[in-house]
Amino acid sequence: MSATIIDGKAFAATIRGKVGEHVARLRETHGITPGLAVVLVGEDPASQVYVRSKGKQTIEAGMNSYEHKLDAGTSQADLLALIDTLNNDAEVHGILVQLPLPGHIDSDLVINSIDPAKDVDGFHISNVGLLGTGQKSMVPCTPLGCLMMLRDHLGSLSGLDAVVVGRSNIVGKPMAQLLLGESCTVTIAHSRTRDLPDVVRRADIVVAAVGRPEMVPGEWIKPGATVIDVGINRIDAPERGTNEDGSVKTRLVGDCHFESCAAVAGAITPVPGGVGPMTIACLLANTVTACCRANGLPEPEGLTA
Ligand SMILES: Nc1nc(=O)c2c([nH]1)NC[C@@H]1CN(c3ccc(C(=O)N[C@@H](CCC(=O)O)C(=O)O)cc3)C=[N+]21
Ligand SMILES: [Mg+2]
Repeated sequence: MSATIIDGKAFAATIRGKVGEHVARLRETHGITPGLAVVLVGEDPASQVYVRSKGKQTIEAGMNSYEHKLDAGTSQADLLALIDTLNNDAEVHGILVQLPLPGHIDSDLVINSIDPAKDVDGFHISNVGLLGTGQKSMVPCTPLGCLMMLRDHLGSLSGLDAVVVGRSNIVGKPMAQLLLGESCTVTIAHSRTRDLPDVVRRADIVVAAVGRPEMVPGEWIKPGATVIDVGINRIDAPERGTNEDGSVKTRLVGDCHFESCAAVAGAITPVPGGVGPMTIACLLANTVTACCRANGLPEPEGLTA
């Protein structure tokens, strides 16, 4: 293995430290405490884990955390009513509606009902349009975290070839916009892309965000490239034995085959401990940013795109 391991877990702790300092200053000089509301519909166990760790880290940074857990059968009208209440609550500076939502709810409608100024996920059409035209916006947390790690590792990204594998609204598309903003030459590849290995092989920067375990092998990576692995896939790990209930143990893997990619890449993010922790740190950062903007205060330095 030759690649530098980009330690997202440590970097995220640094970001959270900066967030905590800003929060303390806001309280001392303005008597303001940023607040983040997280809305979870249904009982998906993985989502519950993420929501819990978001809430815990929000509190640790000195902010207010408001968790709204609604049962899986909650009507769309009731969810929209809650969002309306949060939009009008001056104590709430950020609103996150955990995705995916149950099938009977129109996710686009729900996301677009969030006040864009409080849309700390950056998924509202206004924020998507602002990002696409290079205007100030709320930037989606996962791509923002990826950008922070890339800048930290590479410095300037100007003129580099970047390939984003995956075209989702939550990662692939906003990631491509951010890389374009850094003056990369950007390609968005996806399931219909012809000669995907050759396309990836051109890249100085590879961002893998497809949600398919270990689909990018080391043979696709240009020697020395920087690899950002956004995938968080839980796969069976029979080699680890079984749980008390007899089910097979599992482990987390990314969208890249770590061992073979790390043998070729210049740098790579691990899974776990890479993009995931940065996503939550950027959620906290966006909440502070939203709070500053809402109060007409200067934005926190080093926490925005
Ligand atoms: N509106 C919305 N915004 C989101 O940002 C959002 C969402 N919905 N729905 C679910 C996904 C998933 N997500 C993760 C964040 C952190 C880790 C994370 O910290 N993962 C750890 C490992 C955690 C573990 O052990 O399971 C790591 O990669 O090291 C994972 C997943 C945010 N999401
Ligand atoms: Mg993610």
